[in-house]
Amino acid sequence: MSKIRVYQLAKDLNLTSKELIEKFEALGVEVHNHMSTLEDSDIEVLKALLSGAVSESIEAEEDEEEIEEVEEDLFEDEAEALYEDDLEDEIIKSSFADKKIEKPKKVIRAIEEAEEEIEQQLEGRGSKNKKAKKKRRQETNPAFRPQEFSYENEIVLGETISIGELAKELKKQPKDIIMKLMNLGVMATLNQDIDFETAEMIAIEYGISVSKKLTEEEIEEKRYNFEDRPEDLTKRAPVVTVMGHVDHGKTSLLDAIRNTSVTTGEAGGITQHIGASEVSLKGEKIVFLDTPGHEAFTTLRARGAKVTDIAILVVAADDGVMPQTIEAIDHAKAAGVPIIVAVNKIDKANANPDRVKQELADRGLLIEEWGGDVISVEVSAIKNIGIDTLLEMVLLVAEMLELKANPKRPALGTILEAKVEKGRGPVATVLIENGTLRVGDPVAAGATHGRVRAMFNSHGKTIKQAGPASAVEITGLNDVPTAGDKFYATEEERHARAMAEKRQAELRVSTLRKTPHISLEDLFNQISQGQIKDLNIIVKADAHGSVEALKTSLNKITNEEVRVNVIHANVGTITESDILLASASNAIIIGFNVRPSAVVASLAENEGVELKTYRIIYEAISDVEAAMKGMLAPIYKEVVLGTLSIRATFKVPNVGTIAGAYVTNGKVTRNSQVRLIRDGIVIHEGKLSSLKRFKDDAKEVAQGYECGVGLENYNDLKEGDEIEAFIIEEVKRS
Ligand SMILES: Nc1nc2c(ncn2[C@@H]2O[C@H](COP(=O)(O)OP(=O)(O)OP(=O)(O)O)[C@@H](O)[C@H]2O)c(=O)[nH]1
Repeated sequence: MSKIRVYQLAKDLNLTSKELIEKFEALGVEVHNHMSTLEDSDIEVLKALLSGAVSESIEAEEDEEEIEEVEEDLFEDEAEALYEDDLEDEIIKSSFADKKIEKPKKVIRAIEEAEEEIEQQLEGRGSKNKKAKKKRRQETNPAFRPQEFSYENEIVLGETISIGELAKELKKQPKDIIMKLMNLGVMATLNQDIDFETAEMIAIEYGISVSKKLTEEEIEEKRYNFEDRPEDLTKRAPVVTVMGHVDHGKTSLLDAIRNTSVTTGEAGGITQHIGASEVSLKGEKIVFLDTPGHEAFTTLRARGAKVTDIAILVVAADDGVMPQTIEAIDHAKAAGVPIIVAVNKIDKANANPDRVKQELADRGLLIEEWGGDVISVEVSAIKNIGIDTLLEMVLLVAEMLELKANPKRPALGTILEAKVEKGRGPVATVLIENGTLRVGDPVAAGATHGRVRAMFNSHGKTIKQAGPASAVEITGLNDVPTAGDKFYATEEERHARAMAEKRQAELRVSTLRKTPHISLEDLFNQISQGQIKDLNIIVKADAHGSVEALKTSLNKITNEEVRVNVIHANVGTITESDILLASASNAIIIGFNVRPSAVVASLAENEGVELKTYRIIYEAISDVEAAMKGMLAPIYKEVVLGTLSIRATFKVPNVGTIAGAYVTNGKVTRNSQVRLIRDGIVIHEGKLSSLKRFKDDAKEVAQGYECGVGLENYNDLKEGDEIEAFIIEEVKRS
């Protein structure tokens, strides 16, 4: 075997000896100095590296198809270690495979050493600490780049602070702060605690910005829930839901779509039900949520998860627009999700696609042929007609939506399904909406947490990583999360645990105190605080005429601050789907001559949805109008202001009887209402017509003073009578 020395090779490669030695060292090949001799195999490795083959193979590793299978029971660190094994294997394989040479001995030794080191760590015998481990992961996993959290302002104050401390923080004299507080109507001493909001007001008075100290959990959430920088964003696949009336072919269409993808050979294997499927058309991916129907879609939305980008509305060409077609349209519209119409069953003899289009137009869904912008495709799920065109249209709409995500951040998404499986523990389907999820990542899902032990794609294939817009099944959570729960991958396990614990605490509170949605009673409040600009209403009535009458009249109600939107109106009783839509869209439900079942009523209560039923259309409309003005039939209570005793009476021409009275307790005001009491019996109730002190009109006369009073339309006043003055006050509705 011919021997070549380091300096000779360096010259050939146009490198300095030092540079070459460094490169060999990086490969794990020991080279003492420029005179050292080199093995042929080492030289081959180096040449491969320099020609770019190795770095290419690192990228190839990113391709999930190329990654070898992982044992399911891998534990966190094992998974991590294995990940690295594969990386090294890949480097070696692709460097040598085509060249048909064996792995160089020294490289093998270096790998073995690395393996030993990892094993030692696993057994707890290694000396490497956690920091080293974290560093290693950061090097191998570019997704671990959570945003570093920092406060916006230099001065950070807690929930409460004493005046003395605040003075120190703001570098002001305590007495000045006490003065400023007095101006704000707050009397406080040096050691007294004030809340953050008050402290902030004082700081603002001095022109100083302060931040509120966040809890550790709040900081964690901020670190993982940050906005992406535009330059980090890349195109992502659309997520699609199929909706439509019962038996119009939603399930058949989903099956047809999945089969198309399999037969084109782009994906293989048996489709496993994980709650979502991924299909590809011309190399472009589309994610379909497996549970068809607008209820599933709105259930997720009611839990705060907006996962669908596009809705496919299936309408059977032999049946036309039906009640659930209308519901589906309204649910998609309420969510602001674009609709693509799939006119299905066109293979049927009695298919009438034109009628479908006409009926859709009548419902305000204008397809392109009708001058609108909604795409419609004629398909047959059974005969496999038009499926590719439908998918192309999905990609087209997706392109217009410019869907983007950042694959470099830690994954975040939504739980679509979750269950416990024997031998596997909690198994959850996650829709990764952003970022990249890897085996071994610590994760939080709602109130649960853990580490991704194993991950599968929708074809049931083991994968090690998944990017944005992927539906994957994972194991490794400590418990079963709920569909709709938010999902986060974190840098460290303690971050995930903190997030889950925060969610647990929130759940404990929310089971005690449900956060209600909008109600008529609370409407004016929310309008006044600028919290609401649209009042969403769902109308359900016994007859088509009533639906239309209510819808038209309600849609007309608008004032400067708020506009009424009837987001869904249909004939029939109030259903669970209506409650979910109301919950997801912060709407109230108005029922006319319909009553909800007990189940629906209790769902409404659980979801905090207001459900009002009427038997007179006018009442429904005037209630909404009144609520918007904050004048919803208020509850009043009487407040007694004071009592007067009549000492003398005078007859004044053209005015009537005037009494000279003495305020025995409390007071009387000009706008008081009065009750005339003689011998303990109320003989008259009415308003004051005049209240005077001497000759002058008085606004109010207090206890211990005399005054002249006249009663409106009442003259039977006698010496010794008592007058009770009161006002009617509105009781704040809870
Ligand atoms: N001729 C014909 N029949 C179809 C087509 N698509 C679906 N069907 C039939 O219509 C019926 C209902 O189809 P499904 O796919 O179950 O409809 P669905 O909307 O999922 O029904 P639900 O899940 O009950 O809401 C089945 O008998 C299908 O075989 C089609 O394109 N042509």
